[in-house]
Amino acid sequence: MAYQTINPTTNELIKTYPNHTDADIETALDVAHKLYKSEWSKGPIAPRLQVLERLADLIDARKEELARIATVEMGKLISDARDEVWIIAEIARYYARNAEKFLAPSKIDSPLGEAWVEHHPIGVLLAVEPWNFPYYQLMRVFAPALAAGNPVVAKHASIVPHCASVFEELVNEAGAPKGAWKNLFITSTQVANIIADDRVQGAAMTGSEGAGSAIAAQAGKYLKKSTLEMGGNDVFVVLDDADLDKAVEIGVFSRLHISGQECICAKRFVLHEKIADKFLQKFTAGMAGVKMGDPLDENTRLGPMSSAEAVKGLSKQVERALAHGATLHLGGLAVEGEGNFFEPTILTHIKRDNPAYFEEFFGPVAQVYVVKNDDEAVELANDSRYGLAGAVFSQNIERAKSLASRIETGSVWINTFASTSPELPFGGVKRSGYGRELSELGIKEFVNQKLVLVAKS
Ligand SMILES: NC(=O)C1=CN([C@@H]2O[C@H](COP(=O)(O)OP(=O)(O)OC[C@H]3O[C@@H](n4cnc5c(N)ncnc54)[C@H](OP(=O)(O)O)[C@@H]3O)[C@@H](O)[C@H]2O)C=CC1
Ligand SMILES: CCCCCC(=O)O
Repeated sequence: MAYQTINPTTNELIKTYPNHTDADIETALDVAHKLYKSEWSKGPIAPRLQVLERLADLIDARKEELARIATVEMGKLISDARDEVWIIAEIARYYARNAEKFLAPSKIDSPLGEAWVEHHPIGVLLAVEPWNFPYYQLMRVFAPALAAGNPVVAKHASIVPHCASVFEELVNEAGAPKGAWKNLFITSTQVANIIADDRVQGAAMTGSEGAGSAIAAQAGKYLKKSTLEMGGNDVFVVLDDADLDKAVEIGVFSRLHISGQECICAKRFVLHEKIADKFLQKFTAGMAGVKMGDPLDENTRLGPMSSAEAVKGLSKQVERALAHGATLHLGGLAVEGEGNFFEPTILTHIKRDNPAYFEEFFGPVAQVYVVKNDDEAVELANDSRYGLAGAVFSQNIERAKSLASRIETGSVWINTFASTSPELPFGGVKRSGYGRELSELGIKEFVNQKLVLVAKS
């Protein structure tokens, strides 16, 4: 797999990056493992947290440059790219200011004696990350790992090598020692070999089910801890007492965020029958009215998809859905000409025997379903092999909370779109993966939570 920067707005090949060799990998693992064995990893946390503070400041200082690199490399709106640069600095600061508290020994009342749990690093981790949030996906692994003392070797997606390179540059400039974070332009086979290496103790992966399954299988074979964040087919439930205009505005934003290439964006719109027609009318107007174009233009609201392959895959998915009886309510086609653009699309009347019913559309394609009541909404939400996130709109908060508790996902957001913040755990269930990133939960995924007990004398 070649590591290349291809501008998805123009399809221009900007740069090809050389792959790393097996010898490069050996060096990276040797340096990282020696760092893990050093005082840096096992000693006081303060020096590691100072690196995170400096990293956040460096990111702030280069915000516009970093945002532009992401937009040119994977096509997200420049405003979304700025948001991403902002949040990775916030993640770094969050762990810089909270990790010591999270990792402090926690006492346990025991009749056997004085007991407590200590939190120790476990060793070198592997991160395998996707292109849709090219900095955020890296920082979500790096910040807690650095705070805990776990060095990381990282394989980023092959279409965002510039983002991968500049992230490593920032980490080094922030004063992280060699081995704390090493980006590797490598193949899937080399990833498998790294997981098998005795110096590697865990793997964090975000991406597709296929890749996640391969990585989890290899990690399982070698008894390494892993966390997976994979696809989602999140519901956007609009109940009959929802604020419709608010739900429409947020629904259009969520479905089209990152050109629909976000695992937690709204994908299955589940509408109470009493408001379905009215919502669909407004939603259709909203989707049809967005300005599609150059993601560097501040007025653009829908940019290109990440690659020509992604557009081809989405086109085939829509064709298959229609061939199995879905109704094309809006859009449905790739935009002819330069760049990887796909029309805002709405599919309705998707029956359960249509493959689309169970599929995630990783692009600007909304599926619309109509239900009679709350129970049907929950039943449809849970009739999925995924379980990442979801949203519920109702002006009766107790009613919305009841649905939220019954929906089988890693998170449910009431009267807003699913998103992320450093203090909130991120992850899912079923085929959306396992484990949590961010928050106090995230930093404890790859630490040895060690019990120490002093027997009563
Ligand atoms: N949860 C999330 O945030 C995301 C989920 N996805 C899901 O993935 C689907 C496809 O997106 P895509 O980018 O192709 O996702 P992939 O899973 O193919 O890519 C994610 C990362 O995994 C790597 N990878 C792929 N296959 C393997 C393998 N067998 N062993 C080791 N590493 C591997 C990729 O490398 P390389 O780039 O070199 O192939 C990339 O670094 C989307 O439709 C969506 O469902 C995608 C992006 C984000
Ligand atoms: C908002 C951040 C989301 C990152 C993972 C995803 O695509 O859902």
